[in-house]
Amino acid sequence: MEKQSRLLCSELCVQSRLYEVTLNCAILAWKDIQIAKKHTGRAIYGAVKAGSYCVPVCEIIAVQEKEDDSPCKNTGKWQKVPQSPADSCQHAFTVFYVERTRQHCWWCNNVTFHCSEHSLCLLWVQTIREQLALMTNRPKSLLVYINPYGGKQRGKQIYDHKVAPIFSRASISTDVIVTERANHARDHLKTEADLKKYDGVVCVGGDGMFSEIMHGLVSRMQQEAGVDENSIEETLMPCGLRIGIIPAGSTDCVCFATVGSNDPVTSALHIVVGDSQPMDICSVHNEDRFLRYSVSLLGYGFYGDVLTDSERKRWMGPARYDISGVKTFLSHRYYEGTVSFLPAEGNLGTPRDKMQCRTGCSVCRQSSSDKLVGKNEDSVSDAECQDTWTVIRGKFLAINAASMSCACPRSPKGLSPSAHLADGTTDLILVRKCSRLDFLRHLLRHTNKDDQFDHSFVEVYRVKQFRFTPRYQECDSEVDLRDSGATGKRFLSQICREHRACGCMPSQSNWNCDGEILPHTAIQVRVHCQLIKLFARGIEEQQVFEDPYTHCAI
Ligand SMILES: CCCCCCCCCCCCC/C=C/[C@@H](O)[C@H](COP(=O)(O)O)NC(=O)CCCCCCCCCCCCCCC
Ligand SMILES: Nc1ncnc2c1ncn2[C@@H]1O[C@H](COP(=O)(O)OP(=O)(O)O)[C@@H](O)[C@H]1O
Ligand SMILES: [Ca+2]
Repeated sequence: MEKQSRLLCSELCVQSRLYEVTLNCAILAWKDIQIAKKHTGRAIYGAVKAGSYCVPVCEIIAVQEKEDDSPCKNTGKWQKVPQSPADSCQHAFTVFYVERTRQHCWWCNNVTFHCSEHSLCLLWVQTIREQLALMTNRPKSLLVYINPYGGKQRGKQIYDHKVAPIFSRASISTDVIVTERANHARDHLKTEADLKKYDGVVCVGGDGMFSEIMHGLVSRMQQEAGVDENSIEETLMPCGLRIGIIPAGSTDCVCFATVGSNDPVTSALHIVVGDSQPMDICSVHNEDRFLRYSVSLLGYGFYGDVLTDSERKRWMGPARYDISGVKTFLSHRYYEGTVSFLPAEGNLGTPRDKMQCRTGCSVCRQSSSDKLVGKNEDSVSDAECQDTWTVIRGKFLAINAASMSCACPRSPKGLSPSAHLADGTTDLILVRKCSRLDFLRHLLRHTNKDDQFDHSFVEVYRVKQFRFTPRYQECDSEVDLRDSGATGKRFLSQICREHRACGCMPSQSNWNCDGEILPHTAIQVRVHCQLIKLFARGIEEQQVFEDPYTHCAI
């Protein structure tokens, strides 16, 4: 702290005690003068900073002059001859700042400093505001979309009571749209919204709502840049506007995996301080048709069936996933097909390396610099990399691609605990046909510390692209390849249909794409490195030791 030059240093009162308050461009600190004097020359192990507090300037939310409610004035003490320094402090200002609580949650704390001179009070307010104004990464104007029907249908309430007061405290202006139908936000962003007016877009809802916002922004960006989304070979244009997520949904996995909690106040504070977390996006195609983008889970088999069943139970709220989960588990269906993938190369780690993606992740940083020099652009044509594709055929209970950990309250470490938010890869998890008991063991490991990949029937690969073809589609394409004519094709398709009808062969599942059901089962997927940015910083490492007095890591 000594290295930073001081901007201000004054003796001010906090709750009738005198503090030495200092401000430099990085830190606001206040030290109880009496305690400091008492401890001079004595080394008190573990409490060297007793009575000292500090807040990084980048975590100050706002500063406000406080008028006419000084404790001295309220008690009438101002009429007497001042007995202590505190008695003469009639002017005050309040600093609102981020304080960390448990489990990566933040809340907005405040401290009020009293001064004897109004001019001194103004000087402090003005200087702190000048420092805040230097933080150009902070948003000033936001476009907010609220899904009133997400999760427990509390989106509007959460926004009005917990988030709007924080934005207004931080002088952020907002335009708020409460959606009236599914895809309202997506369509508005894609075609109508005047995006130049805003520094970011905020979505209040669950993963489905986030997906709408992301689709609206990404598609708008491609339209404006003349990029054809239907071509899987195209390099997509990254989005400039950051997205903030206020969790008010059923799974809230994107929020949980990028912030570390599903607490609306924490998310609002990450938006206010202007955090930025780049994130990968998968494009999903069927032949030459663009279907959707995915940021978290693309799941066929188990998670596809859970979602399909749960859509009929939307009225149950978040519990629908548990009910459908048990039902799907008991039905124990497996699906046949072929998965082909292009493995990730370079220093991108492996899904089992226990190198979890955390704030400032070195793997993601490396991918970012590789992206800048065009090193990880994998727009390789099929012909060029034909022999590097790995092909796996089999019977699967689940095929999951996790582009991020997919940590959520149901599974705090997620589907792939070591997946990275912004490394340009997705972790492809193949769960082959196994007994119910083994599958249950595998599922249970998502909720405890055991390794869910440590089973003979589970394989996991870090990939940049993959394809899936279900068995029945293979029948059709084999016929095409053999060019056996329309009669042969009809004959084989009929066999497939008949087998499906008599139940002797399992039918097809659906793809769960971030909580939406895809209309096709044969898909091609490609990861696009760091295509969007969120108002988040990834999950912070837990502080090893937090000073109980300053609440700063020492
Ligand atoms: C035995 C306990 C097993 C617990 C296994 C939990 C694994 C959970 C991994 C969740 C990954 C979530 C990835 C994110 C998906 C979301 O995009 C997406 C949409 O979210 P939104 O509604 O907020 O818009 N959400 C989902 O697709 C929901 C997936 C939730 C799956 C829950 C599965 C519960 C399984 C329970 C099995 C119980 C077996 C018990 C046998 C006696
Ligand atoms: N006003 C609305 N009416 C109905 N559906 C909506 C509305 N706004 C958004 N949606 C849709 O609701 C779905 C679920 O939203 P989400 O916020 O993700 O909640 P949940 O996590 O409970 O699924 C999304 O697919 C979204 O497109
Ligand atoms: Ca990734």
